Amino acid sequence: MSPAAGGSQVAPGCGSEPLSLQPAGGGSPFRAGHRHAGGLAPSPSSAMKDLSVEQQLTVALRIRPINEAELEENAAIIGRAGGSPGVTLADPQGSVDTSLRNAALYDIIISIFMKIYCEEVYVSTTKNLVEGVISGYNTTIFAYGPTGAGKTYTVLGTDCDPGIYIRTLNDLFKAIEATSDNMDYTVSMSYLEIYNKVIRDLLNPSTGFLDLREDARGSIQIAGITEVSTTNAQEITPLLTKGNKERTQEPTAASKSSSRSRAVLQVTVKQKCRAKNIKEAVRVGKLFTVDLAGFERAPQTQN
Ligand SMILES: Nc1ncnc2c1ncn2[C@@H]1O[C@H](COP(=O)(O)OP(=O)(O)OP(=O)(O)O)[C@@H](O)[C@H]1O
Repeated sequence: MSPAAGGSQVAPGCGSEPLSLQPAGGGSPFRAGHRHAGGLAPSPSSAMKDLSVEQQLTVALRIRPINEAELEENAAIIGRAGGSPGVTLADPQGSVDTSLRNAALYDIIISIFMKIYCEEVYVSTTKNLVEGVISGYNTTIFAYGPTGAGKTYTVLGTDCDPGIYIRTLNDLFKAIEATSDNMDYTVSMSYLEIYNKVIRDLLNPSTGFLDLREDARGSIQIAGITEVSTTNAQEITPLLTKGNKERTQEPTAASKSSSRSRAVLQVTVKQKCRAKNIKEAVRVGKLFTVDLAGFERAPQTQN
């Protein structure tokens, strides 16, 4: 079976016939969800009104193209499109063996076999969450899948085709600009990794391991984490690329440069209405994007 790619939440998979983008009401992996951050109740935006209880968690599957090494090993793509939308994993030899078949359902399937740009992944899974964040909702997007599936590729992207991190920040700043006549915003971000139960600051790794502390209001804070205030996504790009290189990597039998940590980008948006007669608290929305460590069977990675 060839591995596949990660996203919001993007999960592993593979297939043998082109699957088109299929929104639907299904079941499992690329997860994205909203939760109100507490405090002042946000006024539901049009995006949020559409967010029914069932849609609070969306699972999408992104399948990356087969790579050269896999081709050399005569790896076969065994995932096939099937139903609702779903993916069926078939016997690569084509023989009928029902014990090798396994079907999974997803909310969205992002295909595959042809080049699919991160933009398409972003638009179909994450773009509609941005409005909620500036209305005071918390949102989490996480990428999971086996090593080499394309989790980091999906969140970080490339210079020519930025991933979810940068595209989300771009849209966040556009949405802020559109309402900045009435509102004051501050946006800050931190980027950390969790590896072997310890936290490291990817924007300033020299600070060593960071502690979790509870503040006076009972919220859990990471003591000493770097918080960068920002006004545009462009200045963040080099920080994320540099921070990503600081991640703990370990060669495994499955990948020479496997990320063994979870990387978490946290973007905090504080919003305050300028109108003098409105006695409002500050609204705070947080966006977490999590690039999980590769999960795979231990015999495959041999570590
Ligand atoms: N959709 C894609 N199109 C083209 N290349 C891809 C795609 N997804 C991943 N790749 C390539 O596959 C390789 C592995 O991708 P990536 O590092 O993102 O995997 P990963 O799931 O984060 O792995 P790990 O868990 O080991 O860190 C990289 O060389 C990446 O450029």
